[in-house]
This record gives sequence, C-alpha cells and structure tokens, in this order.
Amino acid sequence: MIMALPRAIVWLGGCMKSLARRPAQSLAPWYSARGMTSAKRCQHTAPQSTSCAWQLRDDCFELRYGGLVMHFDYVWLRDHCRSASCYNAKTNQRNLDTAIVELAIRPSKTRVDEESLFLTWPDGHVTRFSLAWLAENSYEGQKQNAVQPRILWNAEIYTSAKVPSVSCENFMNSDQELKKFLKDFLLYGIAFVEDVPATLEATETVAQRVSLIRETMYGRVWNFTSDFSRGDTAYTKLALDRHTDTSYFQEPCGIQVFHCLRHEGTGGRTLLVDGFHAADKVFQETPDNFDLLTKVPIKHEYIENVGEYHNHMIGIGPVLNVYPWNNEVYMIRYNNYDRAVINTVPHDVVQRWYVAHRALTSELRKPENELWVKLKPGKVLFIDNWRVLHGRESFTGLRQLCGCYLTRDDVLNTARSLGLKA
Ligand SMILES: C[N+](C)(C)CCCC[C@H](N)C(=O)O
Ligand SMILES: O=C(O)CCC(=O)C(=O)O
Ligand SMILES: [Fe+2]
Repeated sequence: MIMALPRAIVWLGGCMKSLARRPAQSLAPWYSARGMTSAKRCQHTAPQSTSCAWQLRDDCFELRYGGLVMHFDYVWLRDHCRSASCYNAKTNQRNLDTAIVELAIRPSKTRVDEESLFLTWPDGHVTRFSLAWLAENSYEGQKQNAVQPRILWNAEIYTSAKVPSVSCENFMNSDQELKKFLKDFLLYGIAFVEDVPATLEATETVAQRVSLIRETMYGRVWNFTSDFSRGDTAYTKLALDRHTDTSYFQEPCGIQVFHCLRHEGTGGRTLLVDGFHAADKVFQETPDNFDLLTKVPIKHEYIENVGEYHNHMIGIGPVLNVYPWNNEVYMIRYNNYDRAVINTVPHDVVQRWYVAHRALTSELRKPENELWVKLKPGKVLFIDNWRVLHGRESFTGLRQLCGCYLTRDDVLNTARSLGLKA
C-alpha cells in the first residue's frame, strides 16, 4: 500500500537533500569530529567476491554489500556482538558491559564468507554478524530507508484522497480495520472513527483500543464546555487559531482525541492544518528559516490559578524538532497563545527567529492548507499532536466536547504490533 503512493507527495526525507547540498561543517559537530574523511587505508583487503568486499581500515571496518558502502567502528562492532554471552536474545537486551571494552580495540582475526562476518577479538572471543543484519543496522542503511512514510497534505490533497472513516464496530472488533485506521493515521496525522455512541464512556473505549490514555492536569477523559471552569481560552466560546496542545510540557502529548457530544448553536467548526507540510514548504523555500526553527529553543508555559486549580507547566524546545542524522521533522511545537518569554537567545538571533516564525506562520495560514470539519456526535477525531495543528471557529450555544490525550509510545507500539512502520 505504502509503496504504491505517488512519490511526489510522500515525505521521503526531502530534508536529506539539504545534507548533500550543505558543507559538512554545517552539520552536527559529531559528524566531522569522527574524522571520517581522513582515514588511511590498511592492507588487509579481502578477496573480491561479486556480492561483497571488505577492508580493515585504521579507523573502521569497511564493508561493501547489497549496493551499500558501510563503515563500522571497531568498538561498535564489539559492543553489538550478538553472541549468547554478550546479548540475551530472549529479552533483546545487552549483557555485555560496554565499559570494559578497550576503546582502541581491533579484531585480531577477520573472516568474511557469503553470509557472515567473523571477528576474533584479542581475548579470543568470537563475534559473528550476518551481513544482512549489518546492512540493516548500519548508518548508511538507516539513512536510506529510515524516514517515516507520510503524505503531506493541504485541504485539496486530503479531501481528494477520500480517506475512509472506520465504523466503531469494525474498529473495535477487527484488527485489520484497526490496522487500516492506524496506517491512515500515520500517513496523514488525522483519522476518524464513526458511529460511536455520544458518551464519554464510549469515547474512552475507542481511545483505549489504540493506546493508553495520558492523564494530565485536565483529567483523564475530559468533557468540557464554555464555562471558563479552567484558566484557558479553550473553555470559552472564542475562536482559537491553529496550534498544538500542551506545548508547555517537556514532552507534548502525542495524540489528541476529540468527540463533540453536543452542539446546539452556530459555528464551532474544527480547523486542521498539516504542520509538516508547512515545515516542508519553509524548508524548500527558505532553508535558513527552517534551520533556525530547528535550533532556537523556545519556552511555552501554562500558568493557571482558577478555583482549586494551581498549575505551572514549562516546556522548552525548538518549534521544529528534527532527527540530527537526516533532518527529518518529527515534532512541531506551535502555540502562539502559550509561547512564553523568549530569553534563550541574543537579540540578533531573536530578530531572525521572528522572520523564520513568520515564514512558517504564513504557510500555516494559507487558506489552501486549512481543512475545516464540523465535529458531530458519533464522529471521533484522532489528531497527531506532534504534527497536525488544530483550531476552532467561535461558536454560539451549548457545545460539549469530550476527549483525551494518548501516550504516543503506546499508539506507535500498537501500530508496530500490527506490522506497520512507526
Ligand atoms: C483539551 N483540553 C480542553 C483538555 C485542554 C485544552 C488545553 C489548552 C491549552 N491552551 C493548550 O493548547 O495546551
Ligand atoms: O473547542 C475545540 O474545538 C478545541 C479547543 C482546543 O483547542 C482544545 O481543547 O485543545
Ligand atoms: Fe487545543
């Protein structure tokens, strides 16, 4: 399914291209500190076979296999030994005490056959790796295929994809249906379950089919209306511009679930915007803006003193969080309401940061990127809060929204257990 998607709109690490274009110095310092480019070659070259070739370089073991040229540090090779004494295959845990490995260790004997690499270490211990395992676990191999398959969308792309909603019954009873739901959720960052009874309990049951519920100071499963019972604009009838929730947590909640149990009035539509699509546009149009948004630490804060509630939450991190090895965005933290005082960078960087933030905001606000939906009783919406921003139109009348946050690790765990890449 995933392979069959049109390539142009699948997020396959567009950002990786930037690594090729930029000088190595602009990458994370560990990249050049390793001295990977200045290695001298050693004499021990194995007889060339059609399928693989290898050499012991001074600073690493070089392996050509399956179309890849891979480099393995010697300590890494000793540390990753999968022999029974070094690694417990039942628990998938390391037994080896890495701290006792000589950091300048080199194998005293090396042999490669069709399928395996055999290393004998100075103390006589033998490590065997299958070449396929090495290819799969190498840095070079990771760079090729580690990016999460995603479809970056605007309103048109999402609407014309006609992503089906799953019915509550199928969702609850069929693992295949759950898998389809999660596959779409991972691709788009949003997904719907329909025909759910309009109750808090049913919403909770649906949420628990996917994950553990992440309890916060708002409660476990919440049911809120415009009564200003809490010190936050969400508890009013006012419009809310696009944002991600709990940006003031060190780890913002991974998923948000919404179920509108009741609305007798006008307005109140939900706005959804793909933050990764916007980030990608900024990256393509002004890479320096993208870069700054990945680097400048920004503080978000929740200060509440209403009735019994006294909360002070602080979360710090860049607006765009990227993996350092391939620049893939994995989380956007964007909430202009909850953004706190900026005091983590000097004024000239602040000036440039506002420019970058404006570029991202302009992208997020383009009407073509806005997906508007009216949540109705029965229709439960799951939002990837690390990717898709939500907002709402102002409204009149009684409107009751229930839902919860989910533990991201457990959503991904469920997806992986069903055989999805997550
Ligand atoms: C969803 N629920 C009503 C419980 C909480 C709303 C939290 C709103 C907060 N400003 C934020 O963006 O995190
Ligand atoms: O009222 C809504 O539709 C959503 C409000 C909101 O942003 C939230 O509860 O996180
Ligand atoms: Fe929100």
